[in-house]
Amino acid sequence: MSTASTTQEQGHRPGATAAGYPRQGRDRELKRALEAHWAGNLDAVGLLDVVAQVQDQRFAALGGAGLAEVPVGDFSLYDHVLDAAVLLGLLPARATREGLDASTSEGRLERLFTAARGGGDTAALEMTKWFDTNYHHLVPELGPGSRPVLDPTDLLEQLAAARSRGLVARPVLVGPVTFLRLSKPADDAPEGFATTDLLDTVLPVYAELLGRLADEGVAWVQLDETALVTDLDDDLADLARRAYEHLSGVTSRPRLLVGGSYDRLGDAAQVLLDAGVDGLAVDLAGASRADVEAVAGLRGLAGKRLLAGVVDGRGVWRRDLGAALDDLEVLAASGAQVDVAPSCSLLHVPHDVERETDLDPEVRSWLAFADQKLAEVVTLARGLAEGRDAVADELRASADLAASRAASPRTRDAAVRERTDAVTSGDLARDVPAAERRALQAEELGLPLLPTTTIGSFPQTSEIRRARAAHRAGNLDLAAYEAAMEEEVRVVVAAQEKAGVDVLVHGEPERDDMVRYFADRLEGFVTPKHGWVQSYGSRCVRPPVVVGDISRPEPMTVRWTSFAQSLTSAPVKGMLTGPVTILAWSFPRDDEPRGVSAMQIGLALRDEVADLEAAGTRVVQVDEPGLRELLPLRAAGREEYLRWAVDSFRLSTAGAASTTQVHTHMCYAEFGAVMSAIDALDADVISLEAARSRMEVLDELAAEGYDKGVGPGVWDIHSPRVPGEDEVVDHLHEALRRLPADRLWVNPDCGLKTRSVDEVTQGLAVLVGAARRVRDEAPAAGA
Ligand SMILES: CN1c2c(nc(N)[nH]c2=O)NC[C@@H]1CNc1ccc(C(=O)N[C@@H](CCC(=O)N[C@@H](CCC(=O)N[C@@H](CCC(=O)O)C(=O)O)C(=O)O)C(=O)O)cc1
Ligand SMILES: N[C@@H](CCS)C(=O)O
Ligand SMILES: [Zn+2]
Repeated sequence: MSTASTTQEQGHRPGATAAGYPRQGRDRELKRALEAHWAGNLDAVGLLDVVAQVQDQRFAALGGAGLAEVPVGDFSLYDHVLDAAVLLGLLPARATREGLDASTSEGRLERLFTAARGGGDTAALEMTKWFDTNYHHLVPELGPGSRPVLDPTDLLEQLAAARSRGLVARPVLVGPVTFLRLSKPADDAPEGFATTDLLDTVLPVYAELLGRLADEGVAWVQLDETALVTDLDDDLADLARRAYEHLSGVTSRPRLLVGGSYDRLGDAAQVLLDAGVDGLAVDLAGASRADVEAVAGLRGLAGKRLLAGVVDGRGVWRRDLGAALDDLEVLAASGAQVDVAPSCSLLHVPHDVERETDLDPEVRSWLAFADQKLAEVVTLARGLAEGRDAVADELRASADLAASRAASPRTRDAAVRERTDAVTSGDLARDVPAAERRALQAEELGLPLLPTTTIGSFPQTSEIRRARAAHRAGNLDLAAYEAAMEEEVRVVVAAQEKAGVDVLVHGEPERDDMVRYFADRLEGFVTPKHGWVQSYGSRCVRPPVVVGDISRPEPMTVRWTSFAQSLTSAPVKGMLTGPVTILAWSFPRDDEPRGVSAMQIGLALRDEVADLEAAGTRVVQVDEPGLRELLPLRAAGREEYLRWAVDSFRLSTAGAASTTQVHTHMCYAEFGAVMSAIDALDADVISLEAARSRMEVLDELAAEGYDKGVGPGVWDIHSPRVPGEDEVVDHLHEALRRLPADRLWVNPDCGLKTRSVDEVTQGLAVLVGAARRVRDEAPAAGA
């Protein structure tokens, strides 16, 4: 039976849609407007004007691509989890100052941004990673007394905006289970309270929302339950069952499409179907035929809607459309009403690869950003609805591109392969164990007890950014640009010497981004010029793309570290970004496992470490803030991931002489799940974010038997507030209760690039002053 006749019999014509689209505007108009608004240079009316323009752009792209249904509710001024808290009336009370009028758009904006960013004495909501992506969401705070109240104002506005353009709109919202799972107990919540205790409290509000949307004539609503894309335990399955039995039972409602992204739904899919949902949205990016058949074989799928995410929504490679159609036909044969979509919101990819005119045309032809992905799902839906002949040209072009990429010499470098194949376990181990290295390094470096250092970056001032922009635009030649950066290094070194810091850094002024800087200097990467994606709020990054095998044509950092070292007799740390983080913050290739690229980067960094040593560097830091981020959502893939993550780090650092002190640094993470891997990295010193968690991370390290140097952050650099010396001394005392003095380092939580010069001057003085005070009392404290 042909696919076309199957679909006709069911009376369903496959269509294309998406769960979300980039939000910042093609030229980051929203980012600029938000930042102008926060700086007091654009009023609420001006901001909302830009918002309307960005909405226009988005609907033009979504509708113009030929989607049968466009998402609404995915667009956000700051973050979609925060928006869900607004929708449910669950913002913390502190976000609403006395007298604020939440019925006006000015009042709503002020409340939203207070929750997101804090202000005055009001603390912002915490921010954390959105699953295993490089997007960060805000964390709602809930307690047993939380009383949700529906506030659909923003959603209904988006719905009206889409409809006014003649588009069929499907609200895409965070589902109740995921919302509660991603929230945290408010500070005053009693011990034992779990946010999921509120399921029965929030479900009536979701039900009310469904009723409201039904009144508006909305046909379908999509609830995103990505929290279910983990190992499904009984509690989680029970939450999903209760939630969707309740919502399916609502009498007046649109039809319910429920799904999750970034991996397979697994057993949760059956739970949802059994609970009575009308459709499933499944992420099939990189799915095997067995994965596809597992979906097709779900009990009760026939007749239900199946949004098949067969185009990778967070990667940047063109899909092999023929192979995708094979999968779609298997799914359609199940009797499900199949529609086609990217596997997740397109929030994670840039807008349009056609703008990348600086990229080699061959490489560009292999890439697909948001707009190209929309075209792919539209083609696939047509192919499924009308048969392959209807899209024969597209299928042929897609097959040709896949073949050209597979055969391209760009993707494979025999010399690199030979080197990685020759790596032995000996290459992954330092010459002598950590305890012996400690003694050798103490002698080499002659540092005081409780040495002070920073994490690497110093303020990226507007002068630095302007100089770089001028250089890129061709208005400042390389020599003048480098001279300006050297001047900055002089200032940074002088500031550290004046403060009395023990291990200095050069400040990283020459780096636009700690990953992109390296990708720009490594073979095997391309760095799209317009490839911005949202990281959090208004902040964006331009992830590099791994195109082929990776190698280092020449030293990448040595000139800067050597220059800084030439200015001082104190040791200057060489600063490198580690292989896992370079990969975590890049778009990986899809024709090789990530571990292959990681080992290649490991070798490139190993050469860099050797060159730094040859130039006289005695301390090298290899940052790995991305280590936790790539940990697979499901336990099954974790062991293999941690093996290559640890091996690639060790490959980059283990060639260092025993006298060379290797540091690593991590932040943004709950370290618990990767503690044993952190130990296995075998770095001599690790600096970790800890200031806000009262040094608890040291307990986790101790539990792992960690016996190397540790610098728990004693200065929360995410806040403009510089801690007082007493506060830092308290942190150090707290640390010394868990760690002997000869293993404790004194440093901030992370780099100083987002802080002002004044804050850094003050902070360094505090850091050094506190370290000196505790040093004087150290024999007692360390005992
Ligand atoms: C630490 N994090 C990082 C992640 N991923 C990375 N690849 N890099 C990271 O550092 N993931 C996890 C976290 C996420 N956190 C952040 C924190 C802060 C930002 C941020 O501030 N981003 C900046 C852009 C930074 C940048 O690339 N700067 C460029 C300038 C680019 C630019 O905007 N140029 C202007 C012209 C310049 C001018 O006139 O001023 C232009 O093109 O229009 C540089 O320094 O050269 C942001 O503004 O959003 C991101 C993630
Ligand atoms: N060396 C980097 C690490 C950030 S995680 C910095 O200091 O900015
Ligand atoms: Zn950091």
